[in-house]
Amino acid sequence: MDKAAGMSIRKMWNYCIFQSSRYRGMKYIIVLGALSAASVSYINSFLYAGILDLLLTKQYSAAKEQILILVVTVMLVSLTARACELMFRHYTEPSALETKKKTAQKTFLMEYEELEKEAVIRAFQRVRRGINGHGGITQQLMDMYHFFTGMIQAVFAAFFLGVLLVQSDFSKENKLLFAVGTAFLLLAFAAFFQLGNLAADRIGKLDLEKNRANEAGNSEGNYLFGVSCSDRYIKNIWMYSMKEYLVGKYQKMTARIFAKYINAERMIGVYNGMVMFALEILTGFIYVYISCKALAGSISVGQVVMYAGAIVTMINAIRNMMELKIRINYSNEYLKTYEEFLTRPNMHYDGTLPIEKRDDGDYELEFSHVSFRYPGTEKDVLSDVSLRFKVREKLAVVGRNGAGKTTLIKLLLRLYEPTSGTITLNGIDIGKYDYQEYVQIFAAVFQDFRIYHLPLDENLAGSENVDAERVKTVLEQVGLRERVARMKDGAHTLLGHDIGDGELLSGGEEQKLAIARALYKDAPFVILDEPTAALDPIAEAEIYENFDALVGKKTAIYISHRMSSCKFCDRIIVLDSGRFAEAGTHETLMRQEGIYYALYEAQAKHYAE
Ligand SMILES: Nc1ncnc2c1ncn2[C@@H]1O[C@H](COP(=O)(O)OP(=O)(O)OP(=O)(O)O)[C@@H](O)[C@H]1O
Repeated sequence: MDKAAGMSIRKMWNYCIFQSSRYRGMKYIIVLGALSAASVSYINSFLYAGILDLLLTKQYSAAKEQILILVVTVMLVSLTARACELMFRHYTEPSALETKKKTAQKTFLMEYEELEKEAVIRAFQRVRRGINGHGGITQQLMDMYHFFTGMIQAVFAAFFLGVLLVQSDFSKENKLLFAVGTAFLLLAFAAFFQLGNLAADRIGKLDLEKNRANEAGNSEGNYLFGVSCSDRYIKNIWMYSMKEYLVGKYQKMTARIFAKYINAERMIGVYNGMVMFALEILTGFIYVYISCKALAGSISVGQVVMYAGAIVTMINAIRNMMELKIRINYSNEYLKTYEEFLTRPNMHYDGTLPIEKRDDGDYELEFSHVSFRYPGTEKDVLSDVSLRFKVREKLAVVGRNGAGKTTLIKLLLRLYEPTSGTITLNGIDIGKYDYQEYVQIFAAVFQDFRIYHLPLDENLAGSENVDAERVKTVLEQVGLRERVARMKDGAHTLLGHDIGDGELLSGGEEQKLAIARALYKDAPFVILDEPTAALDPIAEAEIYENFDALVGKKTAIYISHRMSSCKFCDRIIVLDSGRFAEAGTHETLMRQEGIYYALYEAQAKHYAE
């Protein structure tokens, strides 16, 4: 086997076998299973040869004994092989689950900015494909198991052929002939392995090319397929008659990939054919060699049968190993990404300080000369922003699209680090706090909030431990109590269709639920980024009217394009192209007739008209 294949197998071993400490004993199962599976046919050939020789020399009672030994040995070894394979198969499923679990856990440890990068999104897709694709981890592990068996079978075959070569009981006349024949056989073996190596190398490279082409196609293909089959897109596709467009795109993509793919496949076929042809020639030569040895009386009839059996086993083992090696290399391409993914840096700016627990919610946050630009971009999204969040204040942040409002929140929640300047909590840089503790003081309703297709109450609690009373209170506060009471399992009703026949909520109901989730958390800071965009005017008015009651004594940061809804806030700040432009109450800002005034008037005039 070439070096690359050896590496691949070793990596596969590392990725899959030793992932879970609970399964460390599995390596002994693999070795025992592979040894017994590989040896069974040789044991059969070996003992059968002896029996044949005994029968030919009419030693019937010895032959009977040998037959008994053959039956018992083959049965025991076969049973061992089967038991080991079953035990290994039993292990593959938990190993696949372990891989998924580690991948999911890793995403929780990485920096948020990493998760938004195209390269990471791509890596994540490849990891998912590696875990699920090509028969999944389960099949990949079985391939590896059978590859080990093949390797041991090949080693046994080499041993048998070695014995065949050194068995010599020749007369003087044919000694030279057999010496030449043996040398030729050894040369033929060396040439075959050279050719096999070369072909395996080429096939490996072609396979890689094929995988890359496949991968690019898979990303596009999966996306187009996902869009075409998703209930979230189908309305738009029908409405804008996009069926032909999407199918056409899919066809073009498959034609492009297929052209690359088929070329590589053709060449792989040529190399495989060459190796198989060489193998057939070599096999034929070994048969001739065995026959000559038999004719020269150097080996018995039984041994002819034994060697012939060994050759058949060897040919099958080599064929299987070649096929498995190609499949393993294919899987490894993805598993390599999995390893790279797991070794990606974790959040590097996590501090260790605990957050002081305060019943009075007296936490003070301050931005001092904060500037920020997204990684890999040229322009600051926030420039020199200084801002203090006063305790229990209701603060509105307004500004045009792209002004940097959401980015401000992302920095506050430590999803990104400021490029310059500092953000402090009670005078200490927020980066110094333990992240898990830090996020406990915030409850946020994001602009792109997500409701999980899980039970409603667990959506609110973020856990299976639900406080039923608190669920009731927050549902009442956001006006969802009656709607939930009508659901078949009340607050514990499953939502959505992704994992079962759950209840479907309207966009506005989902948004109310997202607000309820923030209230359930009962954190000292509430952040609401466009929290009422999907609500009907009455529901929206109710939320605003109850805002004080909803938010209570908490500090609230509120982002909205509905200018009238900012009126109830204690202070409004205006961001303009990432800069802190204006600050004040609704009345003072209106008097200034600046950006806020312009935004407000632009919206209000349609109502006035
Ligand atoms: N992950 C990102 N990478 C690069 N640029 C980004 C990223 N996220 C946002 N931006 C850019 O940063 C700018 C500010 O975006 P942000 O979402 O903070 O604006 P916003 O004021 O909340 O806008 P809107 O009112 O439309 O929600 C935009 O120009 C946006 O394109």
